[in-house]
Amino acid sequence: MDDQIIENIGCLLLPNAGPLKGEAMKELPVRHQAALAVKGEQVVWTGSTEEAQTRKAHQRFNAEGKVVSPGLVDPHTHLVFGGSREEELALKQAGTAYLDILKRGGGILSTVRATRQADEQFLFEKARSFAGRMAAYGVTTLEAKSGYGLDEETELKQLSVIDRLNNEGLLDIAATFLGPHAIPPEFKGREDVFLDQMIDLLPVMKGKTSAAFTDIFCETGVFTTEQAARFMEASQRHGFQVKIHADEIDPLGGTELAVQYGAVSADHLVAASAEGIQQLAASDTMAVLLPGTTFYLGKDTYADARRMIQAGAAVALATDFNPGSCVTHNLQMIMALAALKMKMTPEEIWNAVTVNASHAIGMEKTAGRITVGGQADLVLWDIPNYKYLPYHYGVNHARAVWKRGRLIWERREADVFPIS
Ligand SMILES: N=CN[C@@H](CCC(=O)O)C(=O)O
Ligand SMILES: [Zn+2]
Repeated sequence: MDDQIIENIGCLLLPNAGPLKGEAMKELPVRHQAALAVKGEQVVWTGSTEEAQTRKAHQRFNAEGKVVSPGLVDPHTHLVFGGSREEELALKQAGTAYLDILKRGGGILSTVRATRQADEQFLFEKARSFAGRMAAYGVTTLEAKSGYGLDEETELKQLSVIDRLNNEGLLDIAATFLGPHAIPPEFKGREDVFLDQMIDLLPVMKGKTSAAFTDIFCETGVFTTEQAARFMEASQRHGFQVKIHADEIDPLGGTELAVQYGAVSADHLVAASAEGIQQLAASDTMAVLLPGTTFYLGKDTYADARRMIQAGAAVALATDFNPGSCVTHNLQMIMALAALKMKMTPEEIWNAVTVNASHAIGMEKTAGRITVGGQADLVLWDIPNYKYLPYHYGVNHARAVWKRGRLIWERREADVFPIS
């Protein structure tokens, strides 16, 4: 006897095993008139709606001909932070650049002050509320970074919040230590001393948190490629896999560096060089693109997803949810931006927020695909076909979300106005 059967699925999305590189991103296997069965935390069967009639289950869920996908994976977020930065919007409107706000002690540093002041329970409740909203938008697995502490106590506080949230089990969360996210004002002119301190924290983070990844913001006025290389090398020596905020604003060569160090992902890549993209394509490093950030910063040039895919690279998409450069937890909005601004196809986009996103955070064994025996992380979408999602943008199309077989969010019946 199954616990649950979801039947009358118009289109069941069954991404191939990844990482999907280049041309392989264009393939998105689907099954029409499908059904699936869940027992405990696992998918135990997939087949046709007709075949499902012969199976018995405690509960049956009628998908009414709509779309079911794997739970979405958001592989780059800054989920845990104190305060908010709505005051900076006026500065941005007046033309002040993101890095100039940071140079004046605002931006990331403003969030650092608020996060240092906040107590852990407050941060936990705030992050949990954001995580819940992400789940309501179809996300069942995500990555979350520290990086608003820049000191031992606060970085540990953020990572402790991430670990507690992960242990609560609503969502699976991969933790990343992003100590070198900005230079604290007291270290101005002594950037290498600060970096050394962050390197000294690596064994502490390894011992006291579940962080499997480190990350660094390699950018003009923040950390140079030489400093990023030093941090990545030290991180690997302490058993971390590395990630990098690379070539977001200026083309410093962070993409090439990511490849050189075998980074699990290189993120942003708006200013990646043609050579960097070629190297990426020949590597195992996932390109994590964040079009919501480009949109929010009001830039015209987006990461060149077309060139990356054509070259043969593997691409994933993420929100970059943070209080300054992309203030949204809505991964569906990012899927729309990927279509509208980066010309990614619907098939590429779905692969980028499921199977490829899971590879970007080392969660490919449990997340990003629907397989018999695999974890039952599922989303029922109130859309007539999968191409519809990036087309109708800015709204929540999720109707029901399951994590490990448990229904964790469902749209109230009164909220559902069918669109087809
Ligand atoms: N670019 C660096 N870090 C974040 C922004 C963090 C912030 O502005 O608070 C990003 O990925 O966009
Ligand atoms: Zn980021």
